[in-house]
Amino acid sequence: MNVLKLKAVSEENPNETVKRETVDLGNGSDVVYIQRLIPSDQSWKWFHYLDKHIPWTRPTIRVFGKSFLQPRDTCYVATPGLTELTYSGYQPHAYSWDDYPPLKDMLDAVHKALPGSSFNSLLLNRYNGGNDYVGWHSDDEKLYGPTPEIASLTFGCDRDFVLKKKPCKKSCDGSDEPASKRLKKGSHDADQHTFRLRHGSLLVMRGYTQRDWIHSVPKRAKAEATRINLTFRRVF
Ligand SMILES: O=C(O)CCC(=O)C(=O)O
Ligand SMILES: [Fe+2]
Repeated sequence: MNVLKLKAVSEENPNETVKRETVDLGNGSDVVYIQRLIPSDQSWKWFHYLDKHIPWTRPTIRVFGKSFLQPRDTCYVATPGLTELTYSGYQPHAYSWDDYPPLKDMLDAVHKALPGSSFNSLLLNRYNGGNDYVGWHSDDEKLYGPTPEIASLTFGCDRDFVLKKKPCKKSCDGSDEPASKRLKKGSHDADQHTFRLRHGSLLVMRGYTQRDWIHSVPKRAKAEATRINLTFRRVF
């Protein structure tokens, strides 16, 4: 697949770096957002490849003891021999990177943007319009360790990605004020952040983001087009 485009940009403008924003969420959690990591034409090529070739499924999952059809399509890819992933009572089949070679080019592009990273698993999600969504959750499964770096690459329709601070039993800021008292004061703006995830963008959650925050991609009546999202993770 064509990753030459990425190279060409940096060769033409060796001093030009891709713009990245870091949002410090406090207490050792932060998020990095790179709005234009993958050029648009390359992103569309990858979008169409993924849409057509990935063996998408829509599994039944269990949430709070009830069975639901997951409100989006999914697929899982992992290096052989890793601990298996289970979420919401569902254990996806782990496909191999070799089954879908362009995934390795996407992985390379993400590794290049995040020096020192080494992802070995990938969860893919496809949202077929604004009724598809992912509800509030954190990716805090044990197999990712206490401070996972999770890199989220988006193709297709723009959607909002919302991060919200978990209510904590004891104050998260170290004071002894109980959560119930603090919640009565209303939540602060700093407790919620929305990122408009664009075609070709990369969002990275780091540090204690999974321990202290939840995230979602809410339903959006106006989002009609398909969105494909890839979250790269390292299983320890
Ligand atoms: O689609 C997204 O942007 C997020 C997906 C997600 O949170 C997940 O797969 O755990
Ligand atoms: Fe997630």
